Amino acid sequence: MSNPFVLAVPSKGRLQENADAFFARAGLTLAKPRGARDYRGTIVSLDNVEIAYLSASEIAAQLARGQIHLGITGEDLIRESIADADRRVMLIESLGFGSANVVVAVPQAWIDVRTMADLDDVATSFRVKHNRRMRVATKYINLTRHFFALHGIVDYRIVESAGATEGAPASGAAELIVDITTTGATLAANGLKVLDDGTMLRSQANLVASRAADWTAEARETARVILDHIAARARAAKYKEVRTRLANCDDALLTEIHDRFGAVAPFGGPASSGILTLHCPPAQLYPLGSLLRARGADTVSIGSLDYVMARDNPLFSRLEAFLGT
Ligand SMILES: Nc1ncnc2c1ncn2[C@@H]1O[C@H](COP(=O)(O)OP(=O)(O)OP(=O)(O)O)[C@@H](O)[C@H]1O
Ligand SMILES: O=P(O)(O)OC[C@H]1O[C@H](OP(=O)(O)OP(=O)(O)O)[C@H](O)[C@@H]1O
Ligand SMILES: [Mg+2]
Repeated sequence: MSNPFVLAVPSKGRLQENADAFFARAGLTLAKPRGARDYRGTIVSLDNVEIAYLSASEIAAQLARGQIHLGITGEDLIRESIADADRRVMLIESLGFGSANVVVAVPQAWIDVRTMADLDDVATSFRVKHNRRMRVATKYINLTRHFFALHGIVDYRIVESAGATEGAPASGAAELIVDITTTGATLAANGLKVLDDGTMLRSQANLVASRAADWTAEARETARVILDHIAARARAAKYKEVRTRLANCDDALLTEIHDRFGAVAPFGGPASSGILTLHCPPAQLYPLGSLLRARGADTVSIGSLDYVMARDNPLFSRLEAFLGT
């Protein structure tokens, strides 16, 4: 039998629960046949798929090496740990959870330092005054080098920090930090502030594909099926289903509905009964319903969609384009 298709899912930390829920919503049930402590799992109803439960940072590393086909991890870890990331992996889709920013933060006491340009001035005068370079504590070494270079800052030195980075300025281990933040509570508790133009990356959890993985025809087919589930769910989440009966509905009305509200008629114009089904973005439901009533509808019903399976699968198309043939 050929090697299994491997999909990696965060095993712990803040991405884990959301990742499990994400697959469940897509109709893919993850199972751990040998119990909760097992780090290998399966997808119920999909043969030859192995789920690898790994830490978010290990998922980024294994994607780079081609040890897994697909994985869920933070964009921050992809950008930090994979040189030439856009060539070696593809971010197929942002998943709407695990949002966090990688930021440059300095002590609040530095009241005159608000921007990266101010920081450049501080760096230069720090070196002159203390005869050593200003220290930046971080685990985002590559992102920091890139971002500081972009802002022309050269008078600094990175102090690698494995944890509790926000404590570095107070403890005297560094002058400032680069770290990830969501609510800002940890920064504030440590007397730090983010520079106005100091956000280097807006990260969130992504579904990521590895170019170096063993993409046999069978593996591609498995990816297609997985991405089909995800795309069907994603499309369903973008719309509500609107149903009504219209005596007079022509192409001009459907065009108007599309142009004004972004609503589509997935099954075409009304059936002979006059029943019309539309898919409409949630924010436009009320204006669409109002227009339909103005055009003669007595009743407009609106319901949620679980899955919408369309002929095209944009996620798989993107993957195919990335992998080539
Ligand atoms: N407030 C946040 N702080 C840190 N990471 C966050 C935050 N919000 C989202 N994330 C995302 O979660 C990823 C993993 O963070 P998390 O702390 O959950 O894992 P971890 O178990 O600490 O992983 P590791 O052991 O590899 O450090 C981050 O790289 C980032 O993409
Ligand atoms: O902006 P906030 O909402 O305060 O969140 C940011 C903090 O959360 C993370 O640490 P985590 O709790 O994951 O601990 P870790 O450093 O051990 O991973 C991160 O490293 C920050 O310290
Ligand atoms: Mg963490």
